Amino acid sequence: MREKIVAGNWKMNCDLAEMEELLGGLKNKAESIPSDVKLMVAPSFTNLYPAFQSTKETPITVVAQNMHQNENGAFTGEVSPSMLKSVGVETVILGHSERRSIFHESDELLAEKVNTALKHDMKVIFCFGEELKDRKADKHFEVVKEQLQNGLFHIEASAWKNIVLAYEPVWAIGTGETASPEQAQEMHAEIRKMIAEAFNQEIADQVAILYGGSVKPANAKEIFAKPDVDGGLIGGASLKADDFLAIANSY
Ligand SMILES: O=C(CO)COP(=O)(O)O
Repeated sequence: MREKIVAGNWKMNCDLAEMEELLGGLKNKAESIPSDVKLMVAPSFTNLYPAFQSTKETPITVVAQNMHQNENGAFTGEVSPSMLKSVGVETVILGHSERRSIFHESDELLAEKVNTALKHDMKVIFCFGEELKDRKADKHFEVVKEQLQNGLFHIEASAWKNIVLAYEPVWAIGTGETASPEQAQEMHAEIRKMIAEAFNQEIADQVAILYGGSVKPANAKEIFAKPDVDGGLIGGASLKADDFLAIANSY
């Protein structure tokens, strides 16, 4: 049985008070979520510690949106894996398309970040996905394969237990345009094939693959119903407790 995960990527939203309010709304009703669905939230760095403290007795897992590839040192403005772990954070999102495009994070850099996270025994939610021009040119499988091969497929087979994948087509992020459930299923099945070829079928069958890009209460059910979709990475709709819970309850 694969893990089912519904994760909220809060991006650069919510000051401390706003986050406490959002978390309050989630904590009140978190018990209503099916027990086999793991609920995760990714607040900003400044909110990680209060979020961790406030969710200790709840089923909510707090994860980071990014981290630096080095352990410590002269890297002004950056946050290391041990800093994350020291405030209770054991999972990190790496390779989000906004990190790739706005902050120029390359596959090579992401490969380093993945190594550092695994070395620290952290879980990684590894994001990737094609741009609209790639899909229009019918290159979406190729682009995704390259992102996976260059950023992730160098890991040891035994490290896959710490990996969750998040397929987020760039053209569907924050645009209101969702990949159809069929498009998500088609890509997720293809990703499993890529993993089976590069590693083995067992790993391919075990890894959770989340879909991200304009998931909302109105479309979550259809997307989550697809056999190779194991949950979602939710942006905008995770900023409202009721919407986020409705998505988590769509399983
Ligand atoms: O980027 C996303 C999650 O990481 C998706 O964002 P939206 O749900 O706002 O499209």
